[in-house]
Amino acid sequence: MNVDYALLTDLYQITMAQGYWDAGKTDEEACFTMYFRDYPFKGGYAVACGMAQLADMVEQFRFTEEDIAYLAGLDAPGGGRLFSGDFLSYLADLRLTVDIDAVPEGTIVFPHEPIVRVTGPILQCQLIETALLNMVNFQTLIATKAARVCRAAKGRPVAEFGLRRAQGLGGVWASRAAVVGGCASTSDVLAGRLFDIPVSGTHAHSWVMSFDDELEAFRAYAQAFPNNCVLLVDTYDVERGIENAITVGLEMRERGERLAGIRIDSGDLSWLSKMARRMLDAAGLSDCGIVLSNDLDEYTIQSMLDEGACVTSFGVGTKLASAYDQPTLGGVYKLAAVRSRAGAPWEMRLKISESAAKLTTPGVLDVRRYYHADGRVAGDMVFDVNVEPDAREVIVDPMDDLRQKNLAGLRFETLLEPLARGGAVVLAPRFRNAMAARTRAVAGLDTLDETQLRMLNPHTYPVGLELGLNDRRRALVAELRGIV
Ligand SMILES: Nc1ncnc2c1ncn2[C@@H]1O[C@H](COP(=O)(O)OP(=O)(O)OP(=O)(O)O)[C@@H](O)[C@H]1O
Ligand SMILES: O=P(O)(O)OC[C@H]1O[C@H](OP(=O)(O)OP(=O)(O)O)[C@H](O)[C@@H]1O
Ligand SMILES: O=C(O)c1cccnc1
Repeated sequence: MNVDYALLTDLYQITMAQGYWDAGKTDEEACFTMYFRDYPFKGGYAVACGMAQLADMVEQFRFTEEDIAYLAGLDAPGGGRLFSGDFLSYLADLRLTVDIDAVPEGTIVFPHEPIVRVTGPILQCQLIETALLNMVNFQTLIATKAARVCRAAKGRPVAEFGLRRAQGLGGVWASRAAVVGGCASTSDVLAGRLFDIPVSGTHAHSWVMSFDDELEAFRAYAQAFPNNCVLLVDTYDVERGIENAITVGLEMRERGERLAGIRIDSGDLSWLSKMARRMLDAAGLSDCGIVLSNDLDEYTIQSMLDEGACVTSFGVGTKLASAYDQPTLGGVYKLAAVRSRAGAPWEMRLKISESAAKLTTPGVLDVRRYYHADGRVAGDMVFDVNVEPDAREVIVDPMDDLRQKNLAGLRFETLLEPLARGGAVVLAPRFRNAMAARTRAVAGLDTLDETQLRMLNPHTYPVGLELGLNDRRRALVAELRGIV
């Protein structure tokens, strides 16, 4: 999707950019880390998403003539223009040269570990901060919600139906993220075309209401879509609706066609689904599926399946596309190291906070994910790519030094993959493809323990700092606090 990414930012990023430029800091380099601090939805994991759009941004980022004219017209509150002509000429010619490393979409991620790392001229790192956070925060949140919903559905396909209730055009990216998180399809046609993801759908109550009677409406729909016929049975009375659907299903069978399913969208869905199953089976339509929808989320789906609901698939809209019970992931983008120019040694940077959770981690960071012999994840080590990790392979909880875990001898993989080098996207196609990301998410969830996957009070997954990194961070805190 084409977007004016250069202006998709907060004004202060551009004013800081002019400040860096005026101060002669244009070529000074920085390393920023993006991470989040708390598990979304009080769950035990998150599904990373948003990196494909990040790659789009890197490819499309430039200040157009119109952008420059707009910026040139902005007044400073104290009088005069906000931006200088020289700086705007610099912006007009600016092309990104940053390096970006990120976990592939669909990777299972946890609080306090880098998901994206941006390295390069500080001015550029700053200019892309807002859009990067916007993409990764939102899409990771929706992919995570989708994973929770799909997990509750226990393998039954979930179709994403949320565009109408999503937060504006963000809904298009929400549809993609929902598929990355595990949905089988979306009703969102634009997302289907843009992202090459499956689309699916049934029909609305208006279809039935537009005819004089329900049976006539069902017959007309079956006529129009003999190969894609799911009938919505709850416009007037569910039991009568099922009877009418059965009539049409039997007529379709006579013609060598098949009624694919019925959809129930109101009332006590599990009770009605059991009634529907009995009626369909008794009529010999045991191959007719049952789709349930209406304000569903992971909790209602789990409860209905616990009750023995007879359901083939779910349609989930509002609560998925709007991440109903948590409006944002809260991911941050923090300066972690600086150097005077490319190739010079990095100096660590850290933001002090009274709260341990808000103390940042300095360095050029990556993550090692360690696995038990049976394939289950054991713990994640945040380390500095420029310093050999301590051979003991112990991780230290960034919030509590006393909590440590020894990962020595376990197999590990490194999580961040190159996304851009020198401003050019180098992300392999398999890392930009939504369906490949979906496969990665499903496989990643399989490596988690039941205790991390459950909805109520899941275990906290061990994410810790490499021993040397922890020591350097402590020393820097002491130095900044004037203790040494
Ligand atoms: N068996 C069930 N267990 C738990 N929740 C359910 C069950 N069946 C339905 N629900 C939920 O209960 C709510 C019922 O919605 P509501 O009270 O608006 O009734 P409705 O029949 O859907 O009305 P409308 O026809 O206006 O859509 C929905 O949020 C639905 O997801
Ligand atoms: O409930 P959701 O999870 O958001 O799923 C999407 C909903 O959108 C449609 O109806 P809509 O709500 O537009 O109208 P209706 O329920 O009055 O038919 C559909 O019938 C679902 O109920
Ligand atoms: O195709 C459907 O059944 C559908 C699509 C969007 C919203 N509600 C239902």
